[in-house]
Amino acid sequence: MISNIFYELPQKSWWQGRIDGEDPSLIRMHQNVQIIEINALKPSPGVRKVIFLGFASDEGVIRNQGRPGAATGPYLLRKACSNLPVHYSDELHLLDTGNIATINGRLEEARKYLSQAVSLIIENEGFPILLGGGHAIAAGHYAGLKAVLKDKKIGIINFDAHFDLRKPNERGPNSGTSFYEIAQQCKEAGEDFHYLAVGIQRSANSKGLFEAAKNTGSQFIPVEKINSLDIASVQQTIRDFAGSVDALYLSFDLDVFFSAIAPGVSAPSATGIFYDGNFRRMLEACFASGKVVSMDIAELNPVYDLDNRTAKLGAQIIFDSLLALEENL
Ligand SMILES: N=CN[C@@H](CCC(=O)O)C(=O)O
Ligand SMILES: [Mn+2]
Ligand SMILES: [Mn+2]
Repeated sequence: MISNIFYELPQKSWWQGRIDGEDPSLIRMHQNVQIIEINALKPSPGVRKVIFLGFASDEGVIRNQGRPGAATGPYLLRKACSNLPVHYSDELHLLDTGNIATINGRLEEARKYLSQAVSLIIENEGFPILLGGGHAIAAGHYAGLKAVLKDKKIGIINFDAHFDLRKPNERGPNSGTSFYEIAQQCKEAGEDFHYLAVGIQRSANSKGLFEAAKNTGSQFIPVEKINSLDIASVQQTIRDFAGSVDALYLSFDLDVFFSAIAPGVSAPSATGIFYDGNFRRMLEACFASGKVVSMDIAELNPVYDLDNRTAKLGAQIIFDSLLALEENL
């Protein structure tokens, strides 16, 4: 049961947009998303429930010396999704279960409730789409998956300019520590750490972080490889990684994209990947495995966004993921 100051009930007002009619051929996502309190979730045989949950927090970004603003990301992502036309079939049911927020900088507690909420979604056979919020979301997200999928090998594919393999410091965990924390938990449990970072930039990670990647057995695909003509080998790396695990958790840090198309992030990059055919091929390679169990969109910072283009990019990832999910059900 999640009922405390960290939990914000979902609001119909978060899902508003253009109305062309009520006919199924005319509807948009805001007409199709059901609002439900997280504790009221139940399994519903015969349908695939896709469940939105926000993480309204930029505390990890602040602790990581980043620019504040990501706490309002979940609201802007919903707004950007609202007008998307419904192309998925009625086999997919979309539900919004509200937000977990950090209150007075209490990130550790917020992440604990986030992981409980993710566990509830998985126990009720839902597919979580978490809406960030800073990338501290990932450690909470993973903990919630692991609590339910105990014996499964969970692989993480993180689309990110950064490794996020920093050690927590005296201020605790932050937006750059999630995957280090997960690696440590795997080590303590005597399990392998399955982590593939996609879109890594040499200019955005210190030598020490490349060392941390090596020491934790992480794999990575550099940005140059994705922007080259060799996307087939990138797809193969993703397929091989997916083949080595039982379940996949996809994390999309929007700073993986070139800042001209994604200005609204906590740490923008001078270079990066594009939302082009190569990105779609990577997405397809993930979903074609049939193993994707969960995803999140992280690091949207609406304060720095222009024309909501970064929020719309996040919404586009959700749109394409829903179609890919349905194709591979
Ligand atoms: N979420 C991660 N953020 C990056 C920030 C890098 C920067 O501020 O330049 C990191 O920790 O590496
Ligand atoms: Mn990043
Ligand atoms: Mn990140």
